[in-house]
Amino acid sequence: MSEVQAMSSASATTGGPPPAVRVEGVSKRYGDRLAVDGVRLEIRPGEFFGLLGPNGAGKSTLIEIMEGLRRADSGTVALFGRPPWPRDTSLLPRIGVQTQSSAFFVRQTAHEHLRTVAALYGAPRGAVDRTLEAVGLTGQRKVRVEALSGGQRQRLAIASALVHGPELIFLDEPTAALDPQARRDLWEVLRGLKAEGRTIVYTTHHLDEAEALCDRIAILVDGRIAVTDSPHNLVTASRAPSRVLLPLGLLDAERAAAVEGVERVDVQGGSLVLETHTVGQVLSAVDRISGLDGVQTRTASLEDVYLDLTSRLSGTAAAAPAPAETTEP
Ligand SMILES: Nc1ncnc2c1ncn2[C@@H]1O[C@H](COP(=O)(O)OP(=O)(O)OP(=O)(O)O)[C@@H](O)[C@H]1O
Repeated sequence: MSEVQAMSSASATTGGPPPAVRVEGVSKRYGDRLAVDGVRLEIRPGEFFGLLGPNGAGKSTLIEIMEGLRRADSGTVALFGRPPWPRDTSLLPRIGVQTQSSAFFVRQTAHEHLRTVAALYGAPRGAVDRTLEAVGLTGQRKVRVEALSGGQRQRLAIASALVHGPELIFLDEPTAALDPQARRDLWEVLRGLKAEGRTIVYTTHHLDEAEALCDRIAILVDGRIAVTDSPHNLVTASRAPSRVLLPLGLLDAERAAAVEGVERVDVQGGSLVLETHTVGQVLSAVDRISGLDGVQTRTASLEDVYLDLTSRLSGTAAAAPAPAETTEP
């Protein structure tokens, strides 16, 4: 038996620490609509886990079931080995929750609101100022919640999920209303939380964000998990083509289309774009014909993988085989 096999058998027998989140066969129906369909997943402590999928795929329903805010029709959820439903007060200090419809004390200022939330959890007073600073709301600390902009309220909702220093943080589209700078600032806050060993469960429609932040992602389509893996593995294993971008005029479209390995030619944003699965071969051919001055390459991104997968699977869930779990990172 190899050392690795020996270690994994040992951990299987001793059990090890429970996962931060374990979801087993969870389903949820709203009338005729099966919003979550037999989902199974495990999130390790310290992992940054992204839940992606088209509008209506079931992400919020699933995350609310994980948070213990919504009851599943069937299946089980455990956070650090304990079910969040019915409400387990011993879990509450360990988890932070930001939902798409977070509630506020609207007549209070941002600082008062966060102080109230902090007091509910017994968080130290200094945590309020620190958290307002982390989400970029120090300048709005005296502004009443009802007078904050949409993006500022969203930052306050995120602060409310973080102020008590939870080990497990659920964020449901936290960057939806944020401007580009605030979005990047939040990335830094989240990277800091991950570096402290906290577990983050995250839904987003920003694929660049998932690629930049998440250790692993699950893509949900019609209530089922279509795939779970690291963004890197998903992109590497994808069938999505890479692109070779030529400055317009370097090669005409007809000639480019005839190059061996080129599958599609298009003009986009001032470039002639050649789609291919054999970049090296196409680059050599272009080099021989016209040289490579100004030529750029773009490998497939997580967005390409996502669009390919969701367009193939959307609306086919009823006929689809059991959801695939891909390789672990
Ligand atoms: N309270 C509810 N009552 C009835 N149907 C609901 C309810 N909440 C969600 N649904 C339906 O369940 C499905 C999944 O919705 P859910 O909000 O979980 O998806 P989502 O992936 O979070 O979507 P989005 O990206 O738009 O936020 C949708 O068809 C939605 O219309």
